[in-house]
Amino acid sequence: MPEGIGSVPPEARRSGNVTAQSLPLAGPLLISVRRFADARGVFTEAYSRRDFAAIGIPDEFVQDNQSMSVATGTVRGLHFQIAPHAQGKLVRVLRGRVLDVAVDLRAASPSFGQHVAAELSAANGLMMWVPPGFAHGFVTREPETEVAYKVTALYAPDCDRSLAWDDPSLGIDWGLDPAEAVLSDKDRRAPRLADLSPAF
Ligand SMILES: Cc1cn([C@H]2C[C@H](O)[C@@H](COP(=O)(O)OP(=O)(O)O[C@H]3O[C@@H](C)C(=O)[C@@H](O)[C@H]3O)O2)c(=O)[nH]c1=O
Repeated sequence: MPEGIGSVPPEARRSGNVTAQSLPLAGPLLISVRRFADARGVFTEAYSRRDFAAIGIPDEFVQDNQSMSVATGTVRGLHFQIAPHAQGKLVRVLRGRVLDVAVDLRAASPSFGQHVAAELSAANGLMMWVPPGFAHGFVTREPETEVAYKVTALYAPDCDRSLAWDDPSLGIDWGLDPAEAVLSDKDRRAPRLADLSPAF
């Protein structure tokens, strides 16, 4: 079930095989897609432009990313790209389990600095829509977890930014002893929210 803060009641939107549930912040969505099971296994439409547009994700996706993290407790994030290459991300898990987190960095947003989080797994099949203007990250809860996500803008290293995953001002409960987090050098050095360049 979704975890998060705030008190906006969840509401569901449906189109075809897709159901989207709002989260406690305006913008991100938790999405499930119908699974067709038979004797051979399972089939799903992982993405359909028609149905995703109908539930509120009109963006065009231009790149598909995939990562595999060996260890449980691997934290990737928090990451975002600034304008003109801000990215929306449609995130799902192909193998294993993560806690997926989106932090609102939209300058004019009443929920600036707040976050939502939800467990995505290969077993539950849930996806998280992380709109442009949000920082995104996840912690793996199983070894060899594979995450796949479609993005709405190409990778632009000059516009790529990180935010400290463990910034206390964000108040994110990663369910992890920080000393045991597996991190990239980039993420270990990431600035806190208060130290981000105001130009982002
Ligand atoms: C994100 C990205 C990285 N790379 C390269 C740069 C680097 O050498 C290597 C690993 O990059 P990173 O360390 O940034 O990978 P990673 O920490 O997995 O970064 C990702 O984290 C998650 C949470 C996100 O939301 C993504 O948008 C992305 O930022 O891959 C690309 O070539 N294209 C890309 O789109």
